[in-house]
Amino acid sequence: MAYETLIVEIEDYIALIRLNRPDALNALNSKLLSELAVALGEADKDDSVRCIIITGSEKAFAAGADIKEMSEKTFVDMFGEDFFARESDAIMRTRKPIIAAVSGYALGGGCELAMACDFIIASDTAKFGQPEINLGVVAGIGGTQRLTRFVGKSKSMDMHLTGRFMDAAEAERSGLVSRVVPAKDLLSETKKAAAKIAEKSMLTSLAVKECVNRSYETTLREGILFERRVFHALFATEDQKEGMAAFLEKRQPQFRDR
Ligand SMILES: CC(C)=CC(=O)SCCNC(=O)CCNC(=O)[C@H](O)C(C)(C)COP(=O)(O)OP(=O)(O)OC[C@H]1O[C@@H](n2cnc3c(N)ncnc32)[C@H](O)[C@@H]1OP(=O)(O)O
Repeated sequence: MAYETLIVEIEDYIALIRLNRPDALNALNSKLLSELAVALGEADKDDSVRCIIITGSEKAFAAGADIKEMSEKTFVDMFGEDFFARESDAIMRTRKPIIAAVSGYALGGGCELAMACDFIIASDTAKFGQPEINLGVVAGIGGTQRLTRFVGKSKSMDMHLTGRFMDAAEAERSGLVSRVVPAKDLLSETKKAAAKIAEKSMLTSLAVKECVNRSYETTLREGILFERRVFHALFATEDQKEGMAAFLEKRQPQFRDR
């Protein structure tokens, strides 16, 4: 499909989805978010894709939801359309691993989009924030919930109540991002991480995602039981036999997603 607000490239089993609204610092409007939902759905179905990267420009991953689009909306519009619900659910429905490669601003909906990915690799120029309070609203794509789980209540309250930005070093210290790399290396380092994931059994990658995500949804006891059952189930796969045989035979595994 041809997109107006995204550039999508598929190469070496990696789908690179670049947000592309340069005039508005990649502000997330309905068009971009619905195109992103379609692109993620396509990548999830495509057998030539084993990992997905979402990125923006050097200056902005995304500077938030599109304020121009939202400014005239009423409660009836927002509630009636269930604004952003379908689109943000599409990210959560994506089963393949998604990495957010963040350079520059990741604010409001931009920060929320990055947090909805499986992990974040940030450039040393990245700035994260939930400044919706300055606009008289709260985060609407999961920010109050996800940021709190990532960085804890105190820092999350600070970010949401003051609207201040967090730089890359603070984001890494706080557990919001998994690693920080120099801006010029952001894409190459993220592609290396994606290539590592692409080498693994897709079945096991999907299982890892389900297990880790379950830790957000349930009690520790239930989560551990869920993980154990998934662990047991993977012994029904050819990839478990191959992975363990390859280790014992001192060779690289050849996974077949079976
Ligand atoms: C998910 C929910 C429910 C809510 C949200 O996400 S609300 C939005 C939260 N984000 C923000 O409040 C950030 C808004 N943007 C800024 O504060 C600044 O743009 C900046 C600090 C990120 C960058 O400032 P800078 O001076 O470098 O650039 P600008 O001239 O301000 O921006 C360039 C260009 O982009 C347009 N822009 C930026 N952000 C948005 C946005 N969120 N929505 C719509 N448009 C945006 C900005 O208006 C300007 O365009 P014009 O030159 O046409 O005015």
